[in-house]
Amino acid sequence: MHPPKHLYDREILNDEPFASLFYARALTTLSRTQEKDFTENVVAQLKRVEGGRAAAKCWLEMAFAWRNMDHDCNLKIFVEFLWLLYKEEWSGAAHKYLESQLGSRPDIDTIPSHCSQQTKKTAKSSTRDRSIWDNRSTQETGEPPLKVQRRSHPRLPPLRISKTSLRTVARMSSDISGERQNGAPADVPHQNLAQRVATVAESSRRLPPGLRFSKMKLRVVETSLGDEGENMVLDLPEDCPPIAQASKEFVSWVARPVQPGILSATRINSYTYGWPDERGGFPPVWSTSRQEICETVPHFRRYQGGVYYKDAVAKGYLLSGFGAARDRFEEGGKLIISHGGGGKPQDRTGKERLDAVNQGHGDQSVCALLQNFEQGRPILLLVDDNYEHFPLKLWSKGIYIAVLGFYSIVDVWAEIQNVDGVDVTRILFVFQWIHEQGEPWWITQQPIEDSGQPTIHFKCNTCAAVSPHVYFQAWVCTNPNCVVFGKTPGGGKLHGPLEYKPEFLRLRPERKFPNGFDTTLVLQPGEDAGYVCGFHCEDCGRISSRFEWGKYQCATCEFTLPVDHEVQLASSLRARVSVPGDLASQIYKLDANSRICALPPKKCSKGVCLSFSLPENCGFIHLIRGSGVEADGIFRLYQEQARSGQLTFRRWPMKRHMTKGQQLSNYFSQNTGEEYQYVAGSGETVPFHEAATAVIHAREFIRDRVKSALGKEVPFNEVLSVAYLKSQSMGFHGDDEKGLGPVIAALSLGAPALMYFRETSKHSSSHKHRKELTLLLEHGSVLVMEGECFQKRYQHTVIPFDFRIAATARFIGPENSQVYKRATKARM
Ligand SMILES: O=C(O)CCC(=O)C(=O)O
Repeated sequence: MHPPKHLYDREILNDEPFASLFYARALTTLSRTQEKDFTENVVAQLKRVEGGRAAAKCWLEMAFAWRNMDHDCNLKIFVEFLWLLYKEEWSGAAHKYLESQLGSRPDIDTIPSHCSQQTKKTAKSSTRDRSIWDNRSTQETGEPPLKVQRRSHPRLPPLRISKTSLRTVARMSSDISGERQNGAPADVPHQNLAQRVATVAESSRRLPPGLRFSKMKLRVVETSLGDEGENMVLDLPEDCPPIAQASKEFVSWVARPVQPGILSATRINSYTYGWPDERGGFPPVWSTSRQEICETVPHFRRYQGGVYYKDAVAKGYLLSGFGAARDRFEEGGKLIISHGGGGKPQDRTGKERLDAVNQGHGDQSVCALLQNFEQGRPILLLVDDNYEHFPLKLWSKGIYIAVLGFYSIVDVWAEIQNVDGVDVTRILFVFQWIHEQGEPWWITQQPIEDSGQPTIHFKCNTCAAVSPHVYFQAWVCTNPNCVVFGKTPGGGKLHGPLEYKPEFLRLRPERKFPNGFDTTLVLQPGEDAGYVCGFHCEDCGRISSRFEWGKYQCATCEFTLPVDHEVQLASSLRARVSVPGDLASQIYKLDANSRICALPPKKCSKGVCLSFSLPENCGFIHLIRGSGVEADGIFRLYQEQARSGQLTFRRWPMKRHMTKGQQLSNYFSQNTGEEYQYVAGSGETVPFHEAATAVIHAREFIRDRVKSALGKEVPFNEVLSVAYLKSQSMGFHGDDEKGLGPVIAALSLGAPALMYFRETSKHSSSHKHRKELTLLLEHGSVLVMEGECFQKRYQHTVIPFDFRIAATARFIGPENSQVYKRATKARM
C-alpha cells in the first residue's frame, strides 16, 4: 500500500485525515498563532475523522521526531508517512519508508538524534531495502510507487516544537492513547519533564533503581514521546567511562512516570542491529515456510503452535505475533520475555482466534517449559516475520522464520493480564542467550558495560514459593495457587500499569550448555537420512524442502546435492522395526465400540483374505495376505527405476493446509494412467504405455489378487505410487473424488505400516476421531476398499514404520476421466 498518486490534488483530501492537517495549517497561518496552537489544531482536526485518533498520535510522534516542517519535500514525506501509519497495516513499513526517505536526502543529519546510528547507516546505504519497499508497494496496489514531486503549496510557517510545549503535547498524547488513559491523563507531572529527569539523574540518592552512571553530570539533549513513554536522550560528558565512548556521544534512557512525583528511568537499548556480513547478509538458518524448518531443524518439528515439546520437555519455541503485553526483547535479544504459548488458541480451522484462556499446569506446552526451567535444559528459539519485537524486518528479505539460537529459561512467573477485557493468568518465561554460542547474529555492535545485577528472589510467607522481584512497584508472590498471588507481603494489590523492575530485565550470570546436550541446529543429508526432507544451504543459510527423489536443491542459490538411495530389502526392513505384539500376531484390532465387523477369514489361491463389513451396507474392507516373495521383485524394480529417473517420484504442493507458506506433501508420489485429483494434485501423470515397468507389474499384481479374493475383474486405469521415507505418512482422508469406481486396492511394499479407519465427523458426531479399525499392512499384502459410499463415510490414514512404497490402483470413470473429458471436448 502507498498513498494515492493524486495525494497533492487538494480536492481528494476531503475524506482523508490530510484534509484536517491542511485545514489546521491554514487556520494557524491565518491566525498567526504559536506552534502550540498549531499542534492543538492539528490534533483536534485529526481526531474528528474516522481513524484520526491513531493518526493524531502518529502525528505527535512525528512532530517530535522531526521538528522542522518548513520544507515542501519534508512535508510530502511526512504526509506519506502519516498515510501509511494511518492505514495501520504496516507501521514497520512506514518507519522504514521514513528512514529510507531521510537516508536518500543529502541533509542526512536531520535524522532525529534519537534514531540509532545503525538506522542512519541503514538509511544511507540501504538501496536494496528501498527497492524491496518500492516493489512491495507496487505489488500491493498495482500502481507504481509515488515519486517525489515538487508541487506549489502555500508556504507554511516553520513548525518548531520547543521543550516548553512538551507538556501540552504529553497531555494530548495521553488523552489520545487508550492504553495510558486509565480515566485520567497519565501521571506526567505538570512541570518541565526534561528538567525533572535531569534533576533526578544528577542526584544519586534520589535516583530510582536501575538508573546507573548516576554520579556523572547528565544533560538532557532531546525529549520525545514514544509508545512506551517519554524518551530522554542524555548527553554524557567526555570524561565518562568507556560505555559512553563506545556508543559514540550519547546513551539513551527511557523515563516513565510511575506515580505522581516518581520517575523510573531505564537505559534503552544501546545495541545496534543489522544483517550479518556472511551468507550474503542472511541469517545462519532461515526458511520461507514452516514445513522447511520442521523437516530439517530437529529442535522444532511442530507445524502448529509455538512450542515444540517431546517427552514432556520443550525443545523449540517460536516467537510470533499475538504477543502478550509484557513480552520483551531486552539486552539486544539476549534476554527475551515471552508468555509461553497458549493465551489465544486458534479454532480448528486455524482461521479464528478463540477467547483468551488461563495458562496453567493443564497446558502441556507450559508444563514442558517448566520442566526445562527446572532441569536447566536449553531450548531453541526461532522468530517469524510477525514477531513485533525483533529489530530486523524479516519480510524485507523474504524470510518467514529465522532461527535465533539456544536459550536457557532463567525465570518464570505468573501474573494476571487483561486480554480483550478478560482477566487471564499468563505464565511468563525469561529466556537467556547461551553465551557459548558467541554473539547473536543480528547484533552488530554492543555496549561495553558492566554485567547486570542479579534479579532478587524472595520466599512468600504464605506459600513458601520463591518468586522473582519482577515489578518496579513492589515484590509480589507470583505463584497462581497462593492466596496472596499478585499481592505484596502485606497483602496489598499493585495498582496502575505495572512496570518491570529494571534489574529484572538485565542478563543473569552467563549460561552454558549442560554436558551432553545435543546442539544440532540442522540435520545434514546423511544424518538420520530417512527423515531429512529439508536441506540447509551453508552458502545462504536457507532451508529448502527436498521435492525431488534424486537430489536436494537450495531454492535460493540453486546449489544441488545428489541423493543416492541404496536398494533396500523388505526382509531387512521388517527385521529392524518392532510392530506391537497384538497386531503382529492378529494383524487387525477393532475398537471396543466399533460398528465394523470382522468376517471369517477366507483362503484364496494367492493367500488368505481377511474381510470386514462396514455398518449400514456401506461396503467392505479386505486384506489379502500372501507370501511376499513375488512382491520382492516389484519392490526392487521400483527402487531401481526411481534411482535411475525412469520413475519420477516427487513431492507436490498440498491443495489445502493450515500453515503459512507452501506446504508439500509429506511423501513422494507419481501418478500413472488417468489423472487423479488427490490432495496433493496429480502432478505429471504418465500414460500406461510410457509407464515404468514397476508400475505395470504392480497393477498386474493387484488385479490378480483382487480377482482371486473377490472373484471379479476390476478395470483399474490409474495407479498412484507413493514412497514414504522413515517418519513420513499419509494423513486421514477419503478417496471421495467424483467418478471413482467402488473398488480401490493398494499393494504394500517394504516396511510394514499401520492403517487406521475412522468414520467422518459428518456421519458420526459422537464417535468423532475414534479409530475404529487398525490393520497391519505387510510387504506383499493388498488392501481393498469396496463400496459406493465407502469413501464418503470412512476415512483412512497410513503410518509406515520405515521406508515403504505403496501402489494404489483405482478405476476413474468417465465423469472424472481427463482422457474422456478431452475426447468429449474435441468432439464438441
Ligand atoms: O499407502 C497406502 O497404502 C495407501 C495410500 C492411500 O491411502 C492413497 O493413495 O489414497
